Amino acid sequence: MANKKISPKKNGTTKSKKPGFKISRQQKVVLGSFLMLLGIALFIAFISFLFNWQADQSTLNELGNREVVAKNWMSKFGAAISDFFIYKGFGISAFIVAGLITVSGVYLFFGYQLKNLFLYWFWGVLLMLWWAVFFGFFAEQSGLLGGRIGFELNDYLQDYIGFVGTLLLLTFLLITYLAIRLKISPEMVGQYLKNQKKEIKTDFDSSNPSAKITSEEKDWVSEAIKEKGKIKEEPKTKIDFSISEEKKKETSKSKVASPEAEVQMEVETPEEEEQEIDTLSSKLIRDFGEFDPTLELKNYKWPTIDLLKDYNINSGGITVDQEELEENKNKIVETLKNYKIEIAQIKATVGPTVTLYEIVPEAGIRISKIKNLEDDIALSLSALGIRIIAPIPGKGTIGIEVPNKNSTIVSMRSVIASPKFQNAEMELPLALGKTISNETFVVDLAKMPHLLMAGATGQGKSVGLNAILASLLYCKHPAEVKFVLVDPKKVELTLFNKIERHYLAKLPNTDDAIITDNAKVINTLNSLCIEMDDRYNLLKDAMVRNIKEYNVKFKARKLNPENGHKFLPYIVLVIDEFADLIMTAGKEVETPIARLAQLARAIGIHLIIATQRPSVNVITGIIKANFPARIAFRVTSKIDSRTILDSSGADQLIGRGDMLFTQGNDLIRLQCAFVDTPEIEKITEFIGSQKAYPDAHLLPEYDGEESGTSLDIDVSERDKLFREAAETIVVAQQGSASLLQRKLKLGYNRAGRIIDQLEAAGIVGPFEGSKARQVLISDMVSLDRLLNDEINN
Ligand SMILES: Nc1ncnc2c1ncn2[C@@H]1O[C@H](COP(=O)(O)OP(=O)(O)OP(=O)(O)O)[C@@H](O)[C@H]1O
Repeated sequence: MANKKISPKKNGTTKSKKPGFKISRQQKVVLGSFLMLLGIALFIAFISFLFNWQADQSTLNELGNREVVAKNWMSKFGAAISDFFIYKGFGISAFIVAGLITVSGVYLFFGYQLKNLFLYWFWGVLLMLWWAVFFGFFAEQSGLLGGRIGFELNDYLQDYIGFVGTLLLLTFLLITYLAIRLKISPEMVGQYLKNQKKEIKTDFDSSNPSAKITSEEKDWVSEAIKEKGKIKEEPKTKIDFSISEEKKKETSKSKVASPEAEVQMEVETPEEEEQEIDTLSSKLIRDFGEFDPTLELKNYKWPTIDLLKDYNINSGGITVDQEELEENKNKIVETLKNYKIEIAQIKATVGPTVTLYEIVPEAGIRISKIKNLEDDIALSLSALGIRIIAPIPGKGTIGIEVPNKNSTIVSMRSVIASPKFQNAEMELPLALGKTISNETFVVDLAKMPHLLMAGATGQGKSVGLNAILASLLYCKHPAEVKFVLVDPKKVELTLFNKIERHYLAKLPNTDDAIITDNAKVINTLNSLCIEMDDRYNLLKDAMVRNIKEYNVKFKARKLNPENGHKFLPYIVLVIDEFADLIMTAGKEVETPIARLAQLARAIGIHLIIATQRPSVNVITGIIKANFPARIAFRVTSKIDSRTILDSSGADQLIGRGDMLFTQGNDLIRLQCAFVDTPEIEKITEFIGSQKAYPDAHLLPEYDGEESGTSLDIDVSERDKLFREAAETIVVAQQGSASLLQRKLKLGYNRAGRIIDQLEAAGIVGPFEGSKARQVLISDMVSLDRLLNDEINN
């Protein structure tokens, strides 16, 4: 059952592959063969019906009786279907139906263009009706020839246009068919009759040489005889229309012999070239079907829903405590009354963690007055996390959110299984959790297009990230999405290592796909920038505006892989602990992130950034401007809330997955879906145990500037601050990059580079893991000597 719920999602992924009704090549083969065989069965049944129809009449009433045997070669099925089509239908012209079904089968089976098939059906049905009426007209008595339809139609026509009218109508329809369908013109008929007449004559003449012939007829005679190679042609004044062999090459030639010069001239009138309506792409599609990016892992199985735990199995969903509701209501009404605010109406909506009390104040009450009472209401309800929304956007009411005494966990299972997620027609659907009215909340990451998450420690960020990743794992094939995971904490995302060869992307020549070292993040970000530029070039080449259109075009085989085109998976970059990254690498990460955030939306690279510390030096203006979609878990101060959401509110949340989501306009309070580590482990194990790609998805190579860790760094290439750095290190007797960063106000990368140069110069020792490097020069005098010696050399 649970599995079944998931399967529509797989279709959901194809749903986005619309437009239009399309059947695959394999389906065409199956349907085609079925129709061919059905056509043949009908032929057999119809032929046999012609001989056995009288004998089988009685069996028709007893189709259910197994004792009764039909004589038709296709037994009772044959007798019944033939009776339906021939006797009750169109008479013997019903054979056309069998023919049309067989032809349809052939078209589908061999993958011919279906356009012609529609013509066959159109003209076939018309012809069938014509024959039915024709037989109804001329052989009214025989039900077998015209069928009941033929008889009735003929009867009807005769009642309205009479005997002659029907005859004329039949003639007209026949002419129409011949002229339009068979393209027969009166000239062609005339010419044909003429030729026939002459042929007869020639035969007659050659068998009777004494017969008198006219000069014109002579020509035809000699022509005919010449063709038989019996006599040599006499030169004559004539125009010789000989149909040459080249006719086979679609070229008609005529030889003109001029009377005087007797030089033969060949006039060549090339026929219209056949139009190649079949483009290369449609040919490829006909032969191989649409490109299927999932083909390499075609047996890939999506994780099943039972890998996720149902947390509410005992409680059976949200439980409403009537007493609690009543109590809260009374307290709100009383508190407001104390401030002389009368309430006209109050309504409660119970959510998983919070209940929303919507109040309609009496006329004339100022909204700001209620807003200012936030703390007083919180005090009287003796509850944390009260939030007042005044007014609720789109409604003429004021909302007071009060946390429930017993909150309900929103399980990942319930949101994944919800129809909203299963039927979501989105590129990258994320099932974030449930709203205050207990509705599953699903958003499209592709539309966001980047997401910023912040919240104090322990408030549910990591769970939120896992929920996001799980949503994508539940709906996207490994060919469709790739993750780049940055996890400086080294523990949060390690579980995803198991799906490295399915879903992760990494730099070439690196061991781990999950990046835990901040220095490597810079390379990865720059590599993503290269990927972005490459993708833009591909899009430009394909003349499309975004990745969706590009992939549609690629699947339709309109882009040649030999020109570098390939199916482009979405890339989702997830950075946990962004604050840590900014602190250590500064501008060097901010610039590529800002670049990606500004430009990457169209080419399918989406960023999800999570941070504990939402201070302004972490979430800088440039980053904020490019991340309109934000999630705030509980933060400790109003200022932090403002930094993330540009408004307060996040400080009043109650934690444990209680969050506010904004996409630029309204704030939506959600309870984040809860997915525990063992569940993630099960999902990744389920995926990881299946057949995978040979390697993780490889990002373009990026030659980072700090890749020069080799020790033979040229003296002339030393950093400008090299000497100053050396002095700082020697004075402090501490060989660490972070010291240089602090003292000389450098970025992580530059400080690292200088340390490498210091190592090359023999000032500090080699890298020793987490410990600071050893300083090999003990004082400034020795340092001066060393550096001066270098210059003199
Ligand atoms: N959506 C949720 N529903 C219920 N409980 C939750 C939810 N999210 C988090 N919790 C609870 O809060 C705890 C801490 O969550 P989580 O590890 O995600 O915090 P965090 O913000 O990532 O903390 P840190 O920044 O220190 O890593 C979880 O172990 C869990 O018990």
